[in-house]
Amino acid sequence: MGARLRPAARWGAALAATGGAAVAAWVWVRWRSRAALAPDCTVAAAAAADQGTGHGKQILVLGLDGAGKTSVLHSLVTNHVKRSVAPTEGFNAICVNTEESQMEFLEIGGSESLRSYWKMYLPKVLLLIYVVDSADHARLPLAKQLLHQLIQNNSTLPVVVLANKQDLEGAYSITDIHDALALSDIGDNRKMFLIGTHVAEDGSEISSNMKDAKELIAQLVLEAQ
Ligand SMILES: Nc1nc2c(ncn2[C@@H]2O[C@H](COP(=O)(O)OP(=O)(O)OP(=O)(O)O)[C@@H](O)[C@H]2O)c(=O)[nH]1
Ligand SMILES: [Mg+2]
Repeated sequence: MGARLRPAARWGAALAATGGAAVAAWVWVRWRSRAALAPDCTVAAAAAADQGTGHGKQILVLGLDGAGKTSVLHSLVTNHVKRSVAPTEGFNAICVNTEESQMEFLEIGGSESLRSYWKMYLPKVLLLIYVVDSADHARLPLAKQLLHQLIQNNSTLPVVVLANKQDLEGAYSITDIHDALALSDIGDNRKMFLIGTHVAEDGSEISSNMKDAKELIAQLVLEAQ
């Protein structure tokens, strides 16, 4: 484990996992509180997903089935936690209007049959959000392998790893997730962040870590445009 790690709180503090200018460049930017779902954009993003023709502003949300992609995405967009009740059968496209821009989140389901589509969308996106289930110890090696394969030919794509389900008893700490995913090997030229998240059950406001993730994503998208 590199010396760059800070001690992580139980819920997982925001963690810059790579060194260099990329980390230093992270500036705090606040999303407009009225960031809202844009239904017409949802349709456009879904169509773009179908045709493989994004506007170049898409944020790809990937990770194994059950990691919590849909739940996290919904929470990021609405500012209220809500756990998903069904697996994503294909794509899940959501647009968010912020003060500075419109962002298109595109989740592709994580089941085995859908994973072959992941790499098709990678060249068109600004940012990859990779969600892992921090308590799914058995499948972390697979999550690592898929992440490394995905980005091996793209040395500059920014990556935000969300170590989700930090609420579960057996959840790995942020430090352990960093090691299990071998994030130190992902490349020095990219911006790479690891943040611990959880989606509560009760419909309450999102946690401070989720807010951090949201602001970071907005900033990375701005920088990438
Ligand atoms: N305890 C706990 N459960 C969560 C959390 N996030 C999601 N879940 C639950 O985990 C399960 C899977 O969540 P989803 O959001 O559907 O996962 P996904 O990654 O979108 O899965 P696919 O669409 O199948 O690829 C659901 O039962 C959620 O309620 C979390 O932070 N903590
Ligand atoms: Mg899903």
